Amino acid sequence: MDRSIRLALDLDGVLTEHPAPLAQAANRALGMQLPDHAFVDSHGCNVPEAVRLWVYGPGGPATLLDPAPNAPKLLQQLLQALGDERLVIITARPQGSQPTTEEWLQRHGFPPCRIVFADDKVAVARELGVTHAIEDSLRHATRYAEAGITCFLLTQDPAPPAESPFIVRVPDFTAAVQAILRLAGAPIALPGSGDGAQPRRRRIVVSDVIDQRARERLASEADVIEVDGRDKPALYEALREADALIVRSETQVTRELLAHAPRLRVVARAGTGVDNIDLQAATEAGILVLNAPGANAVSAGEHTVALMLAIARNLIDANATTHAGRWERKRFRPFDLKGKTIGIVGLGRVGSVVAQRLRAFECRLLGYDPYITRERFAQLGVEPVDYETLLENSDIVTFHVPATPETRHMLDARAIARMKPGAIVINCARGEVVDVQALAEALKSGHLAAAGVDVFPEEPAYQSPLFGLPNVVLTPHIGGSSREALEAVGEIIATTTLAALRGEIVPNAVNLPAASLHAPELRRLTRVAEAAGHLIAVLQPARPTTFQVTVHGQVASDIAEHVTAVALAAALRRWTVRRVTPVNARFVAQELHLFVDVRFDTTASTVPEFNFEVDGDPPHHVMVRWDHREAGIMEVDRFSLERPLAGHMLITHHLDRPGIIGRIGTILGRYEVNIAGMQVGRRARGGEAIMVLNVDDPIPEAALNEILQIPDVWTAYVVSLPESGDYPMAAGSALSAAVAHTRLR
Ligand SMILES: NC(=O)C1=CN([C@@H]2O[C@H](COP(=O)(O)OP(=O)(O)OC[C@H]3O[C@@H](n4cnc5c(N)ncnc54)[C@H](O)[C@@H]3O)[C@@H](O)[C@H]2O)C=CC1
Ligand SMILES: O=C(O)C(=O)COP(=O)(O)O
Repeated sequence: MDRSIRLALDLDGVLTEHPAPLAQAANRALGMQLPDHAFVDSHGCNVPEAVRLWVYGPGGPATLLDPAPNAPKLLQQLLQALGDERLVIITARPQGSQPTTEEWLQRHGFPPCRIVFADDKVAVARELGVTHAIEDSLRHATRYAEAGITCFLLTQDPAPPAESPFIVRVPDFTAAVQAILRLAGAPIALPGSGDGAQPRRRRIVVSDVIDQRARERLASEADVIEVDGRDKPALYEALREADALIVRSETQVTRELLAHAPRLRVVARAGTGVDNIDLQAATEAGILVLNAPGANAVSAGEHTVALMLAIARNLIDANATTHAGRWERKRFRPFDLKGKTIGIVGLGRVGSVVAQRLRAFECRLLGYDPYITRERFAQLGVEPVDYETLLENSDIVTFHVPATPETRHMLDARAIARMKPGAIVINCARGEVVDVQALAEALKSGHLAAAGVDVFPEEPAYQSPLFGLPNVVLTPHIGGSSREALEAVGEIIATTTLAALRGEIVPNAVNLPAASLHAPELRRLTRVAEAAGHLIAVLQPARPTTFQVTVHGQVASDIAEHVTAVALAAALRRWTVRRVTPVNARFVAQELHLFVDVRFDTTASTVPEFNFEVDGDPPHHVMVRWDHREAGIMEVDRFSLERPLAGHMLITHHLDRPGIIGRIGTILGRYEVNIAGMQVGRRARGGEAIMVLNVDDPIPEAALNEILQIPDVWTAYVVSLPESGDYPMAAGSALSAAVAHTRLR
């Protein structure tokens, strides 16, 4: 347990309910006009001293405040985890309010706890060696942060850009206590969470319409909450407790939205384009973004061809006039697609579907896509050309590129001017790709004959320069909405969202490298990498300056990146209070000036190994060996192990001399800790040795302290890693055989 945390707790708004009733009482009784937040920081809000004395004095409204939910129990847990000498309430209430304050705490069942009255909280905190604080006032939180004290700020407000990394915003006191307990390595069983045995059901917010079967599948494992993504207040409210958010193109997943979703782990785009998601913000927050590329490509491709045919065959007008009883057979002059030159911009999934279908129409196909191979053009029967040639030679130009800064207004007035007179434009990609104003003008002037448009720069589009033009066929972004597409997209998104929430590796992540390894095998490897990252941070509790990974043997770079991200995230979870996942591990490391150094030693012809090393005094090292199927931690601090590390363990570094192991065994026996297995390693007789004891029962703090008192025991660590049974590392596996010769000398 990490006992280096010293915690300062604010009183009002942290241990008490929000202090709005104080301002309201002062307004009523004293005819003042204080805002509700005046007593979040009464001194900082310049509340007159006399009013403060009345509010906090005998019989004053502060005596009537309720405690924050579960606050007495939460304080009790903090005291248990940290010890009473490491916890202090620092309040800016006037010193004179001490008797009423202490009486209030006692009356509400708070355990006894030291309390200091001071407005200059930081000065007191510094004197007491405080490392962490919990506050509801931004002024105090900022001052703590300036003093290098990590402050949990209770607030629902999103963080402004570039806020100090020492301020950690959390929604309530429970969340702050949870974070402190996690940091302290204490068991977390918060009041109100039952006996802790029942895992909380996941909450998935669905903010755009998705396939009914996908919804049912999600509901089988999670609580599904449907909200309209355009109703911001309702969406933000639903997101407060959400683990995953599923969107289509309508919900804008902004940085602001993510700041309202403190638990969010997955944003899944039930479709292809992720331009409505702030990928940078999601990545920084450690949120995995998923999509379902290709699942609606046939739908969008067929819709594209439908728009072309609707224009070529005058379908829209011919249908309307015929319904109206006007027989205008002579008015319409449809044309055939056969023999026309069609320019396809972007030959990815949708562009390819379009090309394949148009070949059946016997069109000449030109294509512009600088990112795909000549072979792919040849396979699709499309002539590769540059963009200008495509514009100048095509009768119809159709866009199938993603919305990026590079593709924005790819079709602008200049590009349109290069097009053949009487040409046609189709846009089923993204509204931003085409300058609609320029397109509308070219249609009006007659330079372009017609356009088919499914997507708009602003959606929903209630107005557009294209509306009302006779030679334009418009649809409301339904290109990807076929029944089949929604079903296929829904299936992928429901399955992979649930899998990602279970911690499994999924193939359709947008902000993690695509893995060249089959998911179950990658999962096995990354579980061990996660254990290695955790172990190295147990060995080295203070954050190091370098995290080095050396990869020996033949390992694909994406696999090395996955392993690094997972191990680094596990270590950072102990080195920082920030929320860290493999998605943001490198970003967080960079922010904390932790240098992540990944090296490859491909010359080694051994079974691949991942060596994790951190600087410190002494530096620490953990090695994972992987035979492309099974993986295990096989070295700690350069001592080889016979068996992979797993389970509850005591690891000691000590001087190899008679009696030490016996004394450790005796102490554990006295505390009724059963030893299930032991591995000892040493380099030379009488030198440094390492011992790994697997135990059946948790090792009490007192036992660990006694062990550390044994002369020549230098360090002792208690760590729990996934049980060996959790790794598919059955005895006699390829790995066990491969490592058998690496026994300790
Ligand atoms: N209307 C609708 O309902 C639907 C629209 N879409 C949109 O269609 C577009 C294409 O989707 P997919 O084919 O699935 O994506 P994709 O990623 O498979 O293909 C996009 C292609 O565009 C190419 N590209 C990128 N930048 C380019 C540039 N500057 N110039 C030329 N080519 C470039 C890429 O190399 C790639 O081959 C996306 O914007 C997507 O959001 C997709 C599905 C449904
Ligand atoms: O998948 C895409 O990129 C699409 O444009 C389809 O969007 P939608 O899911 O229909 O809002």
